[in-house]
Amino acid sequence: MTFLEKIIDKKKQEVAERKLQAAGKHTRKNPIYSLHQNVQAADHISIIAEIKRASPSKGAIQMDVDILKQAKQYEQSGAAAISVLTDESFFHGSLDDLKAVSEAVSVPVLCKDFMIDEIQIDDAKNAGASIILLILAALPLERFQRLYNYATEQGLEVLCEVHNADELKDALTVNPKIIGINNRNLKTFEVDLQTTAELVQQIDKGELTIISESGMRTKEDAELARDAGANTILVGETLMRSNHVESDMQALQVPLSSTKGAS
Ligand SMILES: O=P(O)(O)OC[C@@H](O)[C@@H](O)c1c[nH]c2ccccc12
Repeated sequence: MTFLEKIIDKKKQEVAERKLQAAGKHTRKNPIYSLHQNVQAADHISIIAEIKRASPSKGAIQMDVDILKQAKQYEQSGAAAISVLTDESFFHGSLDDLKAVSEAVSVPVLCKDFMIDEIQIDDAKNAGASIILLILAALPLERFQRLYNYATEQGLEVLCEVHNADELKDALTVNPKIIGINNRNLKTFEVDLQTTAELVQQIDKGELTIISESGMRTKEDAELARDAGANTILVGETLMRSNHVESDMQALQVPLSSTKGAS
């Protein structure tokens, strides 16, 4: 069994248990913000900065992080959105984390979880998310399309995450505004930054938000993503381990025109 299969098995159990409880109360306090608009307005690579205490591939990253302090630093350093891992069993996150972060910042928050059912989308929205993640590797096509439409009808943006050409083809069936190319294979955890370059070629970019996800460490990595055709990067571990979030984020926000220094 791959890790992804293990995670999805567990998620199915969690969702079944969740469905025995009452629907969530509408306690959301913050408005919905648009990542897509932030990305389109920027003249540099946009960053989705992630709150991630731990992961199955890396183990503990920063278990005792002050998430509000971290989120505010991300916002002050120009994050186009903040991603919050909400999976408890494998990533030590929670919807309470997402709610706390959403109420503390004025940028869109991405609910980073393994979504398989509408009830998770309701809960994410209720907790303050502006964006949800749908992972093509984790969903049959028809379910992906249904969840995409459901989330969009709720006014949320959807990050459609792909890792290979077949998943990309499936993602494009919904005409998504936001595509994430995960450089990490969720079945083997191998990271290859070239994944972005290989897949971007197959997208008619237009006004899309194209995110290169995972394994971003340096300015050179951000430049590689930009030169491949991405306009956004999603960065977790590097920022969680950083002692100077602000300068690290500044370095990663490379100008979008590859003719550096021009104009
Ligand atoms: O910590 P990194 O290598 O910067 O990666 C961040 C992000 O891309 C990664 O957390 C991620 C991408 N897609 C996911 C799906 C589920 C859980 C986690 C992820």
